[in-house]
Amino acid sequence: MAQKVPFVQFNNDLKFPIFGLGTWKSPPGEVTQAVKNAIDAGYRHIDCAHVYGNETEVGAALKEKIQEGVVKREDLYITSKLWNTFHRPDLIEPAIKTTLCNLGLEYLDLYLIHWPQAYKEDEGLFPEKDGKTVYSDVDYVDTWKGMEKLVKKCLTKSIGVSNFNHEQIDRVLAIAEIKPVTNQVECHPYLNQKKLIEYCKSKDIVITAYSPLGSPDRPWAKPGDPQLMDDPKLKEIAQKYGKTTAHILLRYNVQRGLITIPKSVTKSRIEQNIDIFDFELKNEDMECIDTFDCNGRFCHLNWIKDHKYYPFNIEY
Ligand SMILES: NC(=O)C1=CN([C@@H]2O[C@H](COP(=O)(O)OP(=O)(O)OC[C@H]3O[C@@H](n4cnc5c(N)ncnc54)[C@H](OP(=O)(O)O)[C@@H]3O)[C@@H](O)[C@H]2O)C=CC1
Ligand SMILES: CC(=O)C(C)=O
Repeated sequence: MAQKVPFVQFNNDLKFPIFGLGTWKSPPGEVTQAVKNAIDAGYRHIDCAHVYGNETEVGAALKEKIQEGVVKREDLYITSKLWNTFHRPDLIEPAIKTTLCNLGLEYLDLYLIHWPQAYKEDEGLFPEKDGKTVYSDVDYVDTWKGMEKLVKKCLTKSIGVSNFNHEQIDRVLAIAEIKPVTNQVECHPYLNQKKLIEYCKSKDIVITAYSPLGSPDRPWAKPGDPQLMDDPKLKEIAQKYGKTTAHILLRYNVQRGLITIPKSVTKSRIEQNIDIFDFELKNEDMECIDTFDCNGRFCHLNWIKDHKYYPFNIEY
């Protein structure tokens, strides 16, 4: 049976499902079926990005489910993200139009600046020289002004940021006519983002938690790296509740009021992951999980840490 997912309210009064499906690394040949399975299971929020290289295949699933009458467009909440090579103001509208065309949609529900740091334009998605990413010095504050135009043109309902630290959000807020509704960042027990969450809450910005299961399939994972889902302390808590470790990880984020977007292309896991709205973690267990924080960032992109806008060189 399809699960019902609660909504959060954004600072622009629009509502958004607190739970969605991630699509990074979902192979184009598998993502259409994954999104269809997700919609059948009750997912209405799909997290996409141009750089994931699979928006056309995600769009095929949306089209099919709308045509079948399973959902209407207005029941779906689709996020995409502006990639780092398109930060220059004249490239922003063409970028969202490419994404809309790939997804087969007339508007997005949410469009995010994917990262604060820009890369050199016009040389592919990952411009490189001598094995090193080539940067652009476009300031994300100028990019934000371009994002606001997309709302005015009804190309997206809401706009937000991703991977921004609190100083970068402050700079955006200082010039914003339209405030970011969310900051999408990595968040799970090893990196619980307590300070960034408090800061964003004080500005009425909701956190979206990515890699909530520890992103075991990230391309730069090495043998011997910590595996969040294998943590014995989390396994023990899961056993106590008669749930899986994935359930505990996802419930932990949702219970903190964070929008949470696990990725899976496996039908049984897609169904399992959304099944977290019929139990609550006790306060003592939430507090115990809080203590697992160890600044354990899986998606660090530390090979670009010399970029002037690399976000993770300060505490939060
Ligand atoms: N804004 C940004 O910069 C970023 C955004 N994101 C977004 O967040 C989403 C989620 O993060 P992601 O890094 O993909 O990683 P997740 O933490 O969601 O982990 C995904 C992995 O966990 C596996 N998995 C899923 N469910 C279960 C389960 N119940 N039991 C065991 N294994 C499971 C998946 O396998 P399988 O698919 O084989 O089932 C996959 O290998 C991304 O897909 C993307 O949409 C992520 C990183 C950065
Ligand atoms: C997964 C993702 O969104 C990255 C690495 O930018």
